[in-house]
Amino acid sequence: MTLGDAFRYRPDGVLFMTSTAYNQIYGAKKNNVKKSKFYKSFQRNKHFPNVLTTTDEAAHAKTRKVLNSVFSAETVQSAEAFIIKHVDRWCEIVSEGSTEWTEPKNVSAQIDFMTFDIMGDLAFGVDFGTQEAEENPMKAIPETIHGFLKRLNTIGHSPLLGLFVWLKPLGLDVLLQATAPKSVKDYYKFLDSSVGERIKQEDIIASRKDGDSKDIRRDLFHSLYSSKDPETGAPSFSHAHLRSEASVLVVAGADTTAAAMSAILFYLTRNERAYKKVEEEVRSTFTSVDEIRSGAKLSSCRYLRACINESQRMSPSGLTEAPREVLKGGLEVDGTLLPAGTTVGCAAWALSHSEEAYDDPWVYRPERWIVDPATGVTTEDVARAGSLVHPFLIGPGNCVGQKVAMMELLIFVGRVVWRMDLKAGDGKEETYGGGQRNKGWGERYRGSFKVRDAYITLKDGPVLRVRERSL
Ligand code: HEM
Repeated sequence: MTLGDAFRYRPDGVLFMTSTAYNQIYGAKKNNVKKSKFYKSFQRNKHFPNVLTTTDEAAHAKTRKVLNSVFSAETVQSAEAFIIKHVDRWCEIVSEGSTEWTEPKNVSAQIDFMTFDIMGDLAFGVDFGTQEAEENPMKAIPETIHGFLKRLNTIGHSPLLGLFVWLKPLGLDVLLQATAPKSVKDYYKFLDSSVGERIKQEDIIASRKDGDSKDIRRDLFHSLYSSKDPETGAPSFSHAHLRSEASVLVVAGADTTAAAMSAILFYLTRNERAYKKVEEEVRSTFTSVDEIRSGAKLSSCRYLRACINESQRMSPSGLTEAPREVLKGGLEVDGTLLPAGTTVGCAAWALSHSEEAYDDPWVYRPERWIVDPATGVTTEDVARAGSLVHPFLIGPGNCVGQKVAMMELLIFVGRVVWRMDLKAGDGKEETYGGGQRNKGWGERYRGSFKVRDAYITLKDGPVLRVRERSL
């Protein structure tokens, strides 16, 4: 360990490196913390609150309750058809429909397009169509979101954060909106018109006297629109709030999942033994690609799940320290009482590379997630490994979309491995996206997929050669 179990990362903030601290900060419902003002920097303006950016605990709890019910088993299941549509399209585009090996290609941007298109379908009922080759202004959006969040993340970690957040409602928001790059303005315009259109359709269907609603898309947007306050029976969200919640789902759901998918493909194509095992598991479990959908068979693929866990351990897609602010009365973390106002958090990447918990943290070894007398991995080993890896966070602010995310990851890896053969590009391309010897600590290991924190997770690669499987 380089910096010890607790590290002061800003004058008023401490990061912790233990599983007890993790539970004390995020775990309990009443843990005397709230989201820090870092989150406020992401809010478009005061008229667009949403579950991710609000720092008001009561407002968060209220919205979160609604979102928990929006992400019901039924809604999650309704996401499947959209996920399959975009994953299959990704396979066709990347393999070029050929059983010959393609030239090496960096699949990173195409993965970004796919997850963005999935979220467009789920959150707005619109296929953004960014996977397709044609010119499309929406194609600039994933990159625009990355640039935008990179800037906000820097402000969020700077001494100017307090001033920035204070100035936002006093005119800074208006200025930021007016001086935003054209692509950001286009994106907002697009969001506003898509949501407006969708609200209109929902309003028409809701006002039908015969109650006929069979032509409605039963997706996340529909669930958000239809949710009602249990006490008053009124809609849970105003139109502005609806727009804000739908758009945060796109930001929260697209890049995280894309980073996870890129990481898995990197690790599988650089670790032949793991790749052969997962390929054997998927190809022997299913008799056709159409069977690869959520359900008992996919859940039975435990090596596939272990591959996902292991790549989330090595290259987490939730890299943020998820800063929380200690409330009046203080918070005891690992035996130290922290005063009100202290910013606290846990750094995901450092936790999952702990040499105390993982003897070989730089080695991609999915077996560490499976209890098996043959490999000597015990229940205690798996529990210890899991105690420091929480890709979706824990507690009241954890990821509300995690079931959708896991469905996306399982279907994506399952279908890709079933339909295609993959290998790393040759020479320099073999390690593209990985660490480099001449870099600093933590970035040197070539077998590790490099991820960067910009609140969302940034990545580049991997470079792959692919071909359609010959059946
Ligand atoms: C592999 C994919 C994903 C990972 C690793 C992930 C991880 C996370 C993490 C770590 C948080 C907490 C962030 C914080 O407090 O700062 C979070 C929150 C959130 N996630 Fe995800 N996420 C993923 C996919 C998704 C998807 C697909 C959706 C939507 C369909 C989604 C929606 C959200 C929302 C709305 C929140 C805010 C929850 C709250 O504040 O109560 N995420 N996610």
